[in-house]
Amino acid sequence: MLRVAVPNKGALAEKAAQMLREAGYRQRTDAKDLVCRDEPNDIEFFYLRPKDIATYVGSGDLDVGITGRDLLIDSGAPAEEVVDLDFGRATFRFAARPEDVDDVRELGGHRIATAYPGLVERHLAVLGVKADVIRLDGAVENAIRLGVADVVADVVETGTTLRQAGLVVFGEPLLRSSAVLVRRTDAPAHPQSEQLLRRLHGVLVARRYVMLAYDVPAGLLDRASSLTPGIESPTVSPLHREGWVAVQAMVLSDDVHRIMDELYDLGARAILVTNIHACRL
Ligand SMILES: Nc1ncnc2c1ncn2[C@@H]1O[C@H](COP(=O)(O)OP(=O)(O)OP(=O)(O)O)[C@@H](O)[C@H]1O
Ligand SMILES: O=P(O)(O)OC[C@H]1O[C@H](OP(=O)(O)OP(=O)(O)O)[C@H](O)[C@@H]1O
Ligand SMILES: [Mg+2]
Repeated sequence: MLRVAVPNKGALAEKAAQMLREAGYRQRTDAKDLVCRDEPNDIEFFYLRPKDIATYVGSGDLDVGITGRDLLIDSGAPAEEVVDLDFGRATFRFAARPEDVDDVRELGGHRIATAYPGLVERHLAVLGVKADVIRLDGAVENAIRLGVADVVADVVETGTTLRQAGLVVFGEPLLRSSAVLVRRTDAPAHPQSEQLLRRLHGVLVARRYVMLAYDVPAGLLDRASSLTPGIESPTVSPLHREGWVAVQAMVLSDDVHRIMDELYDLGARAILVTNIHACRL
């Protein structure tokens, strides 16, 4: 039975569970449950603090897990990213009162408060900066107000928390993070883990693509196909109406309106878009 770590609360929890549900797995119905077995799929989910997930996976106690890229790097655990799950996007940044510090070259000798000391210390080593890293559990923005630190290094999504604390980011982001599936480095192949990966990939594709169908005069098929090449190639079927064909192809949902306009201008008609519920490519 595959053992999978899932965030039990916080920014990643609900979206991780939703993605697993879309991939056809059973998920807990009570937020207080810490384990959920899905017998038909031979898989068991353990709900854990996102910060601990890379540690459980790195030690081999759990086979795979969903956590943030920033938390994976912070842990230093022997685990690796398998796939970017395309949610929980955030940057990890330095911030301070602009009159105190506004450049990474000024970091040396300052006190940096963070809940991600592993990530920050590794980054400072790369920059060749010696600073005092102060380990806190959360609400690190308050450390400056309370005189405990001069700089914070923290997750920034909308920037609202920093703005409300009168802090301003500086330098390039240390990292661009998002939710990722992780497994132990050099983990042996496991059939259920390959299945999980294929299903999650199917969800990612189903979320990014739509199915486009249209009718077009056969003489315009080559030009229409170049607008909708699909993944392998578009499906083309004869129409009862002489000289016309029906075409079906997957297109990126971000592009679909531009493509529909171009197909219409070319002479295609009955252009229909449908959502993809699930897929295996
Ligand atoms: N707006 C956000 N705030 C915090 N974390 C976010 C946000 N958006 C995405 N994330 C990601 O979520 C993960 C952190 O999750 P979470 O906030 O649940 O953990 P935590 O801060 O360690 O836990 P807690 O705040 O409950 O003590 C990180 O990977 C982070 O990059
Ligand atoms: O840029 P924003 O959209 O404001 O989001 C980022 C903030 O949210 C997180 O805090 P969280 O709510 O997880 O509390 P914590 O500091 O206790 O972890 C993070 O640590 C930042 O403080
Ligand atoms: Mg948090």
